[in-house]
Amino acid sequence: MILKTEGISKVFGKLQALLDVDLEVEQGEIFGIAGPNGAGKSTLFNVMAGTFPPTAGSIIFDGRDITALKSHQICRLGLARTFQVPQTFPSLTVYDNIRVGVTFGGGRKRGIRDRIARALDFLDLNSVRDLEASNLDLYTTKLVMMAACLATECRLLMLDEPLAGLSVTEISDFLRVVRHVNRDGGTTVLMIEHILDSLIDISNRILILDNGEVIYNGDPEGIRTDPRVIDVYLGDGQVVLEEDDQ
Ligand SMILES: Nc1ncnc2c1ncn2[C@@H]1O[C@H](COP(=O)(O)OP(=O)(O)OP(=O)(O)O)[C@@H](O)[C@H]1O
Repeated sequence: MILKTEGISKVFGKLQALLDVDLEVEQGEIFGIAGPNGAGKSTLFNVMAGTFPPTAGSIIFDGRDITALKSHQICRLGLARTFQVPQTFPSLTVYDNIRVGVTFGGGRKRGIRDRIARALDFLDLNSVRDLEASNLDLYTTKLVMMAACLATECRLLMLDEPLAGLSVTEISDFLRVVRHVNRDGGTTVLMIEHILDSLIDISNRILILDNGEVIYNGDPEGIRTDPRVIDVYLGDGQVVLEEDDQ
């Protein structure tokens, strides 16, 4: 097991954003997280990545308790994340954006040129290496964000709604890249995603949050028929699985 949370709760003022969340991510798998808006998915990511500490509970990464560590310390241990809205410095090149992304907040500088070169190669981004980020489309911007994570040599990659805003073709291309990172790169992937068909397709296991609580944790296909999941997503007997048709 590479990541484990035990009894994670997070309170913002009077709002219980997470309540007693347990999850276990196995080395080498793709683990999906879904749930309606406001369910607590990003909060869970933020807690696991050290953006802020949980109110209660603990997080174990690779056998080590990281609950009280800061995000740059966690990143150095091998856990990297992307954000829902990809953010680049528009006037910097792809290469420099990745370099800034890797070193921001105290990331390891040693061997950085080689690590960036390997990440660009691995994601087939050499042709855009010297382009300014302002010239990139959303799909390529998302790949660049992923390359910045891979250049940290992370062993766990956390993707926060990576398919948002992509066309159907781009979604299938992006999923192919995620599989490549997972299978060929040996990187464990934890992925929040609203597009359930895609998440079912790519994940080994899926956890569903609702109102900060785990309502499902297990086999991806099982979410199609699980009464609590159906209730949360639709309430009339089946889970609607929509593809983005942009
Ligand atoms: N820093 C914060 N301060 C106060 N409340 C917050 C903070 N971050 C999140 N929340 C609240 O916690 C709840 C869970 O939010 P969160 O962003 O984790 O949900 P989510 O499942 O990621 O939703 P979405 O799918 O819309 O991104 C929401 O009610 C949100 O308003």
